[in-house]
Amino acid sequence: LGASATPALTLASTAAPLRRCGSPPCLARLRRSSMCSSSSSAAATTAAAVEEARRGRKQLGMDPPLYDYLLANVREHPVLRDLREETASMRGSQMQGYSSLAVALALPESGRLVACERDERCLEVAKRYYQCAGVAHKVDVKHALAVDSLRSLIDCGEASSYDFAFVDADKRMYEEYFELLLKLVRVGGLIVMDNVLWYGRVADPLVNDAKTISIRDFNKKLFEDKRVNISMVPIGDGMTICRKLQDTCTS
Ligand SMILES: C[S@@+](CC[C@H](N)C(=O)[O-])C[C@H]1O[C@@H](n2cnc3c(N)ncnc32)[C@H](O)[C@@H]1O
Repeated sequence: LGASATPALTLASTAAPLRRCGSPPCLARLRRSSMCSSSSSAAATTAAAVEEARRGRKQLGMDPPLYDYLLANVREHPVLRDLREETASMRGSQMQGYSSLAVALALPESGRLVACERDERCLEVAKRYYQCAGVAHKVDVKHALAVDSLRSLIDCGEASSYDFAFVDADKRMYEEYFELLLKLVRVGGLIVMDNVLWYGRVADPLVNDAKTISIRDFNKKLFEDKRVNISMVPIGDGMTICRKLQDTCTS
């Protein structure tokens, strides 16, 4: 949903266990008229652009009727909807988007989210929407290469202090992200890796570019990794959910 307008890698921690906020206070303030969209971008969100983005849903394995059904049957926060509609006309909007805002909205007030992104333009949009949704105080934005941000969190003594991580960044770095995240996430916490089926390329022996090989190798190693339980969600481009089973900092 939406464009790559929110960060690539998100790490969430909560003082209490992760739970859904009953009724975000911003809901009452928000109107359908899109307070967050700049006037020029609001104008750019034409029906044609939305239709274009809808056609892009095929990359997620969804034809337009199924995508419409999905939109009609999910409870989508109005700010998430605004973000999706604003970014529908942007380059890259066929990618599933807006993940860090969705996590920030789901966190309780005591929760904290670390959002890692290298692209300033994506961050500009993301930060505007964190503000609009009233969740900016929960989000610690790291504008850098994700691997450097993760290493610095470990160096700052934050090992085993996160409940959840979602990875949707450079595919060639998946193994490295995963090892760093295993240190940062507590035992019982979740690490979710996106795009693990890579549009089917992982299963095509004729495709051997660097990204495909990296994801293939990552999937193979994960299959044998006893430090986590794994479940593959084969929807769209595939997503693997890993639950950390043991402390990795001492082993
Ligand atoms: C597929 S998009 C992420 C979309 C995101 N999950 C969302 O919901 O909006 C990939 C993003 O990863 C960022 N990215 C790629 N490699 C990165 C890296 N090494 N460090 C930080 N960000 C990176 C890109 O700038 C891009 O915004």
